[in-house]
Amino acid sequence: MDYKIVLNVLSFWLATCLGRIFYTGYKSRSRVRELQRAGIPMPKWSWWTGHMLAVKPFADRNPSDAHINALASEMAEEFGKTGMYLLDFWPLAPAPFLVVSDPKLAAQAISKFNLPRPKEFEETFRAITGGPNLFTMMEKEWKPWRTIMTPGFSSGNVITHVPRLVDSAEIFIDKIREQALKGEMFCLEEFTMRFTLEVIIKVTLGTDMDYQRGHNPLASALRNQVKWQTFGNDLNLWRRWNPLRPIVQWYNSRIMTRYVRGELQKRFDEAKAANRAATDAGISRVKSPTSKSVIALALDAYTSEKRAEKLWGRTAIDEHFATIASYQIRLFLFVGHDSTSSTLVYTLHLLSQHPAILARLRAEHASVFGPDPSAAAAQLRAQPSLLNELTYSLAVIQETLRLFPVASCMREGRAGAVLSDAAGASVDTGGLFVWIMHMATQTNPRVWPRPREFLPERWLAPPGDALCPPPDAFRAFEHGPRACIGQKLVFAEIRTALVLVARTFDIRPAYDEIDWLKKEKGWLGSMASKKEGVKHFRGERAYQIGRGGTYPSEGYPCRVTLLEAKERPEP
Ligand code: HEM
Repeated sequence: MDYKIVLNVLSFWLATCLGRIFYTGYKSRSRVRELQRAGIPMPKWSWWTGHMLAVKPFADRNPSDAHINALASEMAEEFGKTGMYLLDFWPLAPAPFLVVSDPKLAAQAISKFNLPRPKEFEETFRAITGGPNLFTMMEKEWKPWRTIMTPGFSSGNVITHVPRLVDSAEIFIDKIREQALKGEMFCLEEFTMRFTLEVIIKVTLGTDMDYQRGHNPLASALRNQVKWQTFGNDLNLWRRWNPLRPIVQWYNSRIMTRYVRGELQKRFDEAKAANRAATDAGISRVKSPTSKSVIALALDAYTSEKRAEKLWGRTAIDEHFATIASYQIRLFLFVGHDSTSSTLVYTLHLLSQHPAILARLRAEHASVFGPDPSAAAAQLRAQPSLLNELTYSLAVIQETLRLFPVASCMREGRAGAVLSDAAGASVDTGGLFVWIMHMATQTNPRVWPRPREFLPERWLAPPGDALCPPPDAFRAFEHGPRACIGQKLVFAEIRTALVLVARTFDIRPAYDEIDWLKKEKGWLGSMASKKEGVKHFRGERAYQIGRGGTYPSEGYPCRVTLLEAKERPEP
């Protein structure tokens, strides 16, 4: 009897689940059918497989490990002529994607309708951040936290960090010099990752963990966590549902929480001591003393909002603040290192491929810091605002981010939020994800002159000049209230690194060598030769890979030589 009841309950549960799956599938596919009938561009579509098979020809003629953004951008060239096209990957994705490659449509989604990020991001980011954070919070919860965190990333505060950035950049060039002296091929990405992670830990937590020179548990746990992460776009189902993931990620998360909470408590104690000293001296000062770390400034903002007297009476930091702040810090450590690392690698790569641009960049450095590159670090420490004089270097970084954007932007559509393209077609975004494809938008031939060329001078062209970037077309940091909070830091950090690196080394990619080695040695050889011919994306061997963020293929194998003094440009 009991057995029958259990069986009935189970059957009912199974039928309900299946019914739900079929219903959502039917709803999703009906919506695509409706849009197809309305003439919205899309690849060949089927009721049963959606667009899953339509991706295959693009996957076949591009590297198998190319980032999905690269494939979607290639498809945009063929299907997105009006600035948008549709992709349906149900059941791998819960709703169809409206892929956008036109700046005007992107501006409608972001600036006009301010569409929210998908709710699904909360789940995706939880293992890395621990809980709700600036990236995943919805408007009401997000606003006060963005206000609290903004001062730490302002231009004024970023410039105060420049001496610390120089310290880290000096270690970075020492590490590269060691490689240059060994004369061996090495992967640059490991070095840029360590550099940018050390920097973001300093800027966010106000502590130097010396990660470029040794092991650090917080940094290692974070990097391991990212390695194990699935970002919902894994076609490999074993990766997607790996049963070991929860255990590994739980362990890493514990380590990160312990470290971040410990640092938070230290900053609280410092601020409290400063407050006590100020009160004893009869000064009404509650702000933290000298530290300008993101978290110290956030504590300042929070305590002044919450009537500080109450908080300073406590021995431990306010639990609610500490919990959410630790999620925010973990987010900053994550998004603040790999994106900057990737951009630094691509900046150095593009310079290596364009000797005239490299020469002009070196000449700019020589004119601002004088002929001796080894003197630049001290000058920058003493006068951080010199960075602002490096306008050509900034243009080089912007142009790199145009060609190799590290992200794309996903938004949840809303009924009534209608995007209209230049050809007069309109799509109500309700029930769709709007996927603004940065690579496609930033190399859209209908918008950009000479779209695939590396031309930093376009960033110095005055309005009205044919080369001047069109409005809304550069979206590397996105626009609107949810735009990247860290962009000032990115520009300061990469310019600092360039000042120290560009006149010290010549860096050349070594993909030929690594491909040859793979072919010649071991079983990898047969795989490598099978893939021959699809090791380039848009003619580039250093194409972007990855599942969440974008990374240079193979970690960017390279060789570095030290520049002789006589080869350096005169100021
Ligand atoms: C080259 C480096 C970087 C690039 C290209 C980049 C790009 C972006 C983009 C495109 C977004 C918006 C995504 C969307 O709307 O869906 C974003 C958001 C964000 N970025 Fe960055 N980012 C970079 C570095 C950083 C750094 C160094 C930080 C510092 C911690 C940072 C923190 C954030 C945060 C917190 C958000 C969410 C903002 C909000 O919703 O309030 N990013 N970033």
